Amino acid sequence: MSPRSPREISVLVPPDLAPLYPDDPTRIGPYLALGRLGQGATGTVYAAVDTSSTTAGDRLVAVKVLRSPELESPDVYPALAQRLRNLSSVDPQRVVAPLNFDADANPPWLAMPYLAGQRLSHYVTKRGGLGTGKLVALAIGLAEGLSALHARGVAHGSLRPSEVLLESHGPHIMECAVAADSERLRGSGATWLSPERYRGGVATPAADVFAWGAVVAFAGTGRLPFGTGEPEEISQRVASGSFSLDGLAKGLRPVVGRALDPNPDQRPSLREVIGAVIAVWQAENTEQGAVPAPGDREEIGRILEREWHAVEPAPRVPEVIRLEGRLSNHRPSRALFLTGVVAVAGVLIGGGAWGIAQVTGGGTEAGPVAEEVPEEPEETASEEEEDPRTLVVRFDPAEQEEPEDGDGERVWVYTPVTRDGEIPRNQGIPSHEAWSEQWEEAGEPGQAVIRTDAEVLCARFCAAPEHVFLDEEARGTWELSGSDFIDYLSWGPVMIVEITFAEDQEGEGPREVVEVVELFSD
Ligand SMILES: Nc1ncnc2c1ncn2[C@@H]1O[C@H](COP(=O)(O)OP(=O)(O)OP(=O)(O)O)[C@@H](O)[C@H]1O
Repeated sequence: MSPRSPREISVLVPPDLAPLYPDDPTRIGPYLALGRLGQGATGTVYAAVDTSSTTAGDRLVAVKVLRSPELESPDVYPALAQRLRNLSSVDPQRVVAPLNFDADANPPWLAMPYLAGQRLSHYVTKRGGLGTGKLVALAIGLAEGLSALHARGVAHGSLRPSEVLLESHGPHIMECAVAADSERLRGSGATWLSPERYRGGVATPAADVFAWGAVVAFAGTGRLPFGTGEPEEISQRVASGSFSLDGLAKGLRPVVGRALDPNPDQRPSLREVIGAVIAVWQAENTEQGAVPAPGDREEIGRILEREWHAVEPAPRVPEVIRLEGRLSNHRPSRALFLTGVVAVAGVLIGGGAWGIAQVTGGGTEAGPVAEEVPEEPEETASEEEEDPRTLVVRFDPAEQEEPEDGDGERVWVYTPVTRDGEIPRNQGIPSHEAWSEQWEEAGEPGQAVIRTDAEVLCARFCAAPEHVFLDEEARGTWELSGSDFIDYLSWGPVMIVEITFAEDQEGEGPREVVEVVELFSD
């Protein structure tokens, strides 16, 4: 039943993912770069695929290739490696911690979870200061994140509103792999730099507390606490403690004011900050005679749960990536990538066709690991015949057999398909015809049972939840259950989906499907 077609996997990508530049790496360590998420002062961040992940939703990672003035001297590399090691062990609840890194690669890189949030800087600039509840949640979330960093011996050193990502479950502090040199931050970042940092001091927990105060003041008022002007003027106001907290929620003013003290010794510890913010919230929210507050951690969780009204994550759309050659589900991806057996074909859905095309075109590789890895051995017949765990298939309601009466599980007929040709690179969302014409059969029909609790990611065919507006330009991806999908299979349109079979199936009978990702519907 296994088709001898190229291995294809799907990955959910942001619809507006920017293409790779011609000189960009196409492989970064074990990851396959798809497009650019952006460029910062310490490197370029790429959207990349972790092919070892078995769920489409988790396959997308953000990989940052580090390039910054701080890394010009070879002497700094041991410290970079140590910092990355420390960061990797930070509690990732509120901090974007590396999943993987290679500090010895040239250039070094780190991979992190892809986060589809909004930057605090954008959010406040567009919508003004946050309301008190959300501001308290932000203040406590950031303090918790900094605390997690400090617990692992890492001072962030460059916290500012653009380093804070608002996600559906709370704020996240962006990665800080390179300990920023204060000289680099002075220009645009004077507001967030404590006086001692501005004078050239190293990153410290007390300087992070200062930055916390400045970020919370900005988030609460929509204004810069030390006013506007040239960096030099701002830094003078910082050094003399001339800030304005007008408009900030009254309860927060004392702790934010103390955090902005020019003297690091006078600033509160994060523990005090957390205690003070919890007290502000409790004063507003705890009824007379209520049970005393539980420990900080639980209370922080409660505040975020109550006050953090989800910042809607940006939608993502599925793309299919074709990997020539066999790719197993454990992690041989490093060898696979480095021996050049990977070729990536076009994109089906969303505006990222050029990203994949760049990958296919071959680019440079970040990291010197290629030579170290031996050629992948030729596939043996038995390996090739092994059933893949994921398949791209077509479900056609017209081909389904009527269910027999009785309680047996319904069996669904599918046909493995592969793409024939590439979508025209029109830099936009491809037309319906362009999608529909590209599929051809790639194997014998098969039968599967779809588990009612299967995870189903839909982009188009399923009815949108009420808050999701769907049209050709604004596609969304959301989750349904296997039961909902089964319902669509009975009467819906022809669908092309990636299915993932169960690993833990017991007994005989058709294979069970545990994940479905929609790629196309007619
Ligand atoms: N984990 C991630 N998930 C999704 N997008 C990310 C992730 N990390 C960074 N990005 C995106 O990549 C871009 C560059 O990020 P980066 O953190 O390098 O920028 P920066 O904060 O301006 O610079 P730096 O931290 O180097 O001073 C940003 O637009 C950001 O949205």
